[in-house]
Amino acid sequence: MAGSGKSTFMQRLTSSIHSAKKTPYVVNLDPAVGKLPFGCNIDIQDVVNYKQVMKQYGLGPNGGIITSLNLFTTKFDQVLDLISKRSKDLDYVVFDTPGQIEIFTWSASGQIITDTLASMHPTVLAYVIDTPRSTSPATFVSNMMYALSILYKTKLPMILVFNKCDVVDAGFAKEWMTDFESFQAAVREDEDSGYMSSLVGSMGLVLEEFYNALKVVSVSAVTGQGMDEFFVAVDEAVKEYHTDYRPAMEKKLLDKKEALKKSRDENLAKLMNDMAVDGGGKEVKSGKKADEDDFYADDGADEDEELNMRFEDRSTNSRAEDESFQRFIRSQK
Ligand SMILES: Nc1nc2c(ncn2[C@@H]2O[C@H](COP(=O)(O)OP(=O)(O)OP(=O)(O)O)[C@@H](O)[C@H]2O)c(=O)[nH]1
Repeated sequence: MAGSGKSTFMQRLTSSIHSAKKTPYVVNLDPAVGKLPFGCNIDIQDVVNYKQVMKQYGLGPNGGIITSLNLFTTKFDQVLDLISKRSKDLDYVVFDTPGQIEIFTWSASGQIITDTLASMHPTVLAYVIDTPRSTSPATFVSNMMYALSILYKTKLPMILVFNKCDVVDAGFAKEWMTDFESFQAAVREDEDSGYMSSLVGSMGLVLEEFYNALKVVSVSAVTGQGMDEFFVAVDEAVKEYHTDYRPAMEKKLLDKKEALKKSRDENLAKLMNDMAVDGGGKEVKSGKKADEDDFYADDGADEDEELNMRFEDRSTNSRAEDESFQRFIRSQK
């Protein structure tokens, strides 16, 4: 959500990593952020000029962000090279995404970036929530649905970061996520939900299973409260990446490879069948085996010697081609 404290959290995150005498590497992927409140190793703003992109392509703010991200993604292999080169000295690589998170999660470039990262390194998502602005059940459920859509899209381990807990403690949220009755009671009491209360209540029920897949921490990006808890959650999420995400991704790749091989074999078999490579004559469309004469000669043509010779030539050439093609197909099997 806008103003939930993402930039402040990034600032807190990098300073906490430094305080623990560890080394972060920070990448900013928000082309429209302007001046960053935290130190940054790679900044998309150094590569693409968001305002210029908007002007040049006649785009609005969101189109400008997508196009800037697309342009940056074409250089993303260089970012990965830099990270790989430094990986021995690094403990964490932290990416800040555009504030309009849907632009990132639902754009092709956002998916390329997350998929590529997740195929190379343990990758964990932190979803920052504005706790004081989520105390109404309807806003809370909307926020959870949003997080769910990101989880569904990326299928990566996710940590829900309830920020601003110096203002409002996130205890209520944790309770709603673990005790359905308490959430239902809050929905009944909430006047804002109005006629939507039964939908909000049902949503709470649907989301129960989703909550089990999440790690929840409450932090204050301003005071630093809860950051230790956050790093414990990151370690757990990294384990989850190795036990769940990685094997699932490898299985998916294997399945894809096998499906490709199966379809190639089927096509090859079909082709072999069509060509009747089992040693007999050629298969004609009607399904009956035929001599070459069936293809190249017809009753009337028998009388035309010249034409017959031409057909014979074609027939011999064609057989030689077929044999050579069959040899090629066998060598491919
Ligand atoms: N009290 C309190 N205020 C916070 C906390 N985190 C952020 N804020 C304040 O919330 C406001 C928004 O913080 P940002 O870090 O700019 O939020 P953002 O999500 O990056 O904002 P956008 O990029 O505009 O979407 C600022 O006034 C911050 O000082 C927190 O933990 N506690």
